[in-house]
Amino acid sequence: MDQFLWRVLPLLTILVSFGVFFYLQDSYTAQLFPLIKLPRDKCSLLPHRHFWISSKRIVTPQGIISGSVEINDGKIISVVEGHAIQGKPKQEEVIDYGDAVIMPGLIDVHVHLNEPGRTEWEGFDTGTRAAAAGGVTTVVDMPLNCYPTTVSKEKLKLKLDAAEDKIYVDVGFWGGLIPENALNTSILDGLLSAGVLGVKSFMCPSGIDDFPMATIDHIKAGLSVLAKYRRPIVVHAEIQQDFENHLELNEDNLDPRAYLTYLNTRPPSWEEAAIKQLVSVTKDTRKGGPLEGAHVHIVHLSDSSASLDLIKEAKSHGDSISVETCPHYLAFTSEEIPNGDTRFKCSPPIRDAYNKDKLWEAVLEGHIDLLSTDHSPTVPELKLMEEGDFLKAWGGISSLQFNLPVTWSYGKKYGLTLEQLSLLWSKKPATLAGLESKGTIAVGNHADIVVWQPELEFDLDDDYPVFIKHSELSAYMGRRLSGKVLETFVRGNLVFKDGKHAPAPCGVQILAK
Ligand SMILES: NC(=O)NC(NC(N)=O)C(=O)[O-]
Ligand SMILES: [Zn+2]
Ligand SMILES: [Zn+2]
Repeated sequence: MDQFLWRVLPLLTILVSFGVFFYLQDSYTAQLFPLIKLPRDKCSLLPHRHFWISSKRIVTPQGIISGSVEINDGKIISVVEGHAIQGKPKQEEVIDYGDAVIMPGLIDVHVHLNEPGRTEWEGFDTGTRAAAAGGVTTVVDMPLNCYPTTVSKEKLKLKLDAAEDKIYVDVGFWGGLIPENALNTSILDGLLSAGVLGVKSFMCPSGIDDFPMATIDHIKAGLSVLAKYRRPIVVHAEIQQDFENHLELNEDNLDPRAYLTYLNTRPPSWEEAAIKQLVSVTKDTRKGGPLEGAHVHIVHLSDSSASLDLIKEAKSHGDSISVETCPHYLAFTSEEIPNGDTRFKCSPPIRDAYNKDKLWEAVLEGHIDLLSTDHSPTVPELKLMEEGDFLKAWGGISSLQFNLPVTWSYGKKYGLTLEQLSLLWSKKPATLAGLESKGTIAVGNHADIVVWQPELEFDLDDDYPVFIKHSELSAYMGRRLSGKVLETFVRGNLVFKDGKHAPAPCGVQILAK
């Protein structure tokens, strides 16, 4: 008997200490999140479903107010100006943010999450954590550079399966319009019926083998299907032109480490040529036209001259057309991109300072409808950071987490206001993607909210928590920015606070009906 006891005693000790450990753990987490045992409450860093947030600066469609927003079960149920708070909250149910800004969460309609197939470039987990940390409450995923690309309902299903239980913010999906499905309406119909929010096309090579470029005839064919669904096509508008017109061959522009060499390979005339073709079909989207109900959205406009003029003219005739640009075209200029720094390579390319000033003018005057990141990361090996070869490196900029501070830091010098910021990053993107319950702080809408401090400056250095996959590839690293995201709510769940995410990923997949 004695011998038996000596044998089981160590085992018993181990079992008991495990028990004590888990008991302590549980009571510790229970203190932080009293309701953590219910799965729903792992979604939020806050224990309440019904609560109030107040601040001196709440950005609403009616202007900036000092007051409070009441949130219940994921929705905004009242917005009240002044000190009085509707209802009878307990003290701990009211969060007073002082003069930090309460704004609608950002909606980023141009994000390459690359899963399945190229998760090592970026994936649902890392990408949506970065979004949450940046105050982005909804992203719309691009149909490439994942593998396979999202070009049929079967391939969309693979996407949805891959995203399951991994997303920290809400995610919608663009399908891909490629020659194969443009010419086979039933594939396109299947993809749209399965819930993509619209489709995306490239008018030049995309760099991805299973995402071939589309001609204007493919796009036209796609538009007649899209008109039925009243969903948009979003287009990478560049058409390859004859080089000889643009390249003056001399030693300077042949150096592949010089940014100018790359810039010269993709002149504004590429954008202009594509947009010229697009506006020749958007005239049919006017009221009463054969394509009424369809909409053309031009992604990541870089050329603020002739290309923009074409879009403005089409709009003035009532064409259903819109355009976005990205923070990197508004923050950087070709003159300042260092030799060999391929973090700045993207297409269309970042152009000169004059072009940037004109882009800002168009943004502030409302000719550019909205902003998006075009977050398109890859692995460091393909960015060829050591060789610094701009011609061979992967084109795409990683910056999803920094949309808000970057737009604000560079925009305030041009007079950008908080209301404009929220139109460009929330209201207009929601309209494009057909997200009716998102994009503004208004009664009945989803409580998708970012709380941030525009005046707070920070250094984007190695100490700063960055959640995009290969943070060293972000062109913004090393900069000092203004506008720190403090907290992010997705449908009333506090998904990010002080560098920490909610315990569980509770974003939902958004499918069009
Ligand atoms: N295959 C890509 O992700 N391309 C992207 N690349 C950029 N913008 O450089 C894009 O959106 O065109
Ligand atoms: Zn593109
Ligand atoms: Zn893109």
